[in-house]
Amino acid sequence: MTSATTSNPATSTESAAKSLPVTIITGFLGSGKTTLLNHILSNQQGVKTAVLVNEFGDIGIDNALIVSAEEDMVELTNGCICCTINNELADAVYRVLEKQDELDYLVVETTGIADPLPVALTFLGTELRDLTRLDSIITLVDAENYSLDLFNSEAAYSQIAYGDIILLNKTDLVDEAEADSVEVKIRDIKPDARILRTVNSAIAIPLILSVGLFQSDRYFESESEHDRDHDHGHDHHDHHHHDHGHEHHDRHASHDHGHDHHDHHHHSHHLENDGFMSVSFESDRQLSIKQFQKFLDHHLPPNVFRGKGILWFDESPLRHIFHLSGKRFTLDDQEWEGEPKNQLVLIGQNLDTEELLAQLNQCLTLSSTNRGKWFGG
Ligand SMILES: Nc1nc2c(ncn2[C@@H]2O[C@H](COP(=O)(O)OP(=O)(O)OP(=O)(O)O)[C@@H](O)[C@H]2O)c(=O)[nH]1
Repeated sequence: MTSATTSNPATSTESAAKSLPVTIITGFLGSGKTTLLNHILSNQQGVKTAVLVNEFGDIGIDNALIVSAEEDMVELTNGCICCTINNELADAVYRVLEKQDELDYLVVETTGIADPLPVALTFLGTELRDLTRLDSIITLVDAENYSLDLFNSEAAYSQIAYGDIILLNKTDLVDEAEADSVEVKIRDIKPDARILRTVNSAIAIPLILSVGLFQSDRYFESESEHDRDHDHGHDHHDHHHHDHGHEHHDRHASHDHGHDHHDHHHHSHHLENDGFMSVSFESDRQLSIKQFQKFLDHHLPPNVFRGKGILWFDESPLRHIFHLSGKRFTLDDQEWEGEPKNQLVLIGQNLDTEELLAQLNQCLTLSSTNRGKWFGG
C-alpha cells in the first residue's frame, strides 16, 4: 500500500478532523483505477486528499505511476487489501488520520482482485466508524474486457454488486452497441446500478466524490438472513458487531466468500478460489525489445489478465511504462530519473511462474556486464 497526499489548504477546515469522507475505488484488473486516482488528484481543487493504494504483486509499480506521490509513502504490496493485509489497511488509515491534521478526503484504491465489502467494513466496523464516513464505492469496469465468465472471479462479481457508482470505462475501445451490452450485464447483477460512461476514467469530480451514496443501512440490515445463507470467511477487522447484507445473495451462496460476523476467525480463500497470482520479474539488465515482443506475441498465456511494468530496452534510452490489460498492451516513454532497470508484474490465474520467468529471462540481452536477477511471487 502506498499513501500520498496532495495539498491545497484553501478549504482545509477543522471539520475534517471530525469525520473524514472516504471513497473506495475498486474494479477488475486493468479497468482504470489508477487512472481515476490520478484524475482525482490532478483535478480536485482545494481539497487535501490522502490516498491509500493496495497492489497485488511483489513490486509496487503503481507507486511510480501515481501523479502526486509525496514523501510520506508507505508501501504494502504483495497482499490483498480485503483479506491478508486488511489489518494493515486499518493501521494505515490510523496513520493517515494521525499525521494529517487538516485532511479533507481519503481515497482508497483496492487491487483488481479485491472484494470491496471487507474494505468497506473496515471503515464501518471499527473505531474508524467514528472517525471516517464512507462516501461511496466506485467500481471501474473495462468496457472492452468485461466478462465475468472470463474472469471467473467472485471478487469481480462483488465489485459490481457493491459499487455505488459504476464507471463504464474505456468506452473509446468499443462501439455503442458493445457498451450497451456490457451495461445490460452489469444490470443483471445490479438492476439499479448508477452507470456512467468514461474514457480514461475522466469524470466530473462532483459526480463521484462527496456524493454520500454509500448506504450503510444496507450493510447493517439483514445479518440474520445473511448468516443463514453464507459460510463467511474474511479474516479481517473487528466488525463482528455489525451487520451487513449482500443484496445479491444467490450467486455467492456456494462460495466461502466473506466476512467474520461472530469471531469465528475464518480465513479468506478468495485468492485461492479465484486462483489469482502474480509473477514478478526484476533485472538490471536490458531487455531486447524484439525478444520481448516475441514473448508477448507468442508466449504470453491467455490466463495472464494484467501486466504492468517499468521497462528498460537495449534499443532505447527511455524509461518505458508498460501496461497489458486483456490482450491489449501499451508502452509509454519517459526520461529515466534513477538507475535504469526492469520491473514487471504479471497477474493472472494459475500461472506457471517458472516458465514465465524463464521466458522473460530469455528476453534479456546478453551484452550487458551487469548482474541480472529475477524472482517470482
Ligand atoms: N484506451 C483506453 N485506455 C485506458 C482507459 N482508461 C485506462 N486506460 C489504460 O488502461 C491501462 C490500465 O489502467 P490503470 O488505471 O492502471 O488500471 P488499474 O485498474 O489501476 O489496474 P490494476 O491496479 O493493475 O488492476 C493503462 O494503460 C491505462 O492508460 C480508457 O478509457 N481507454
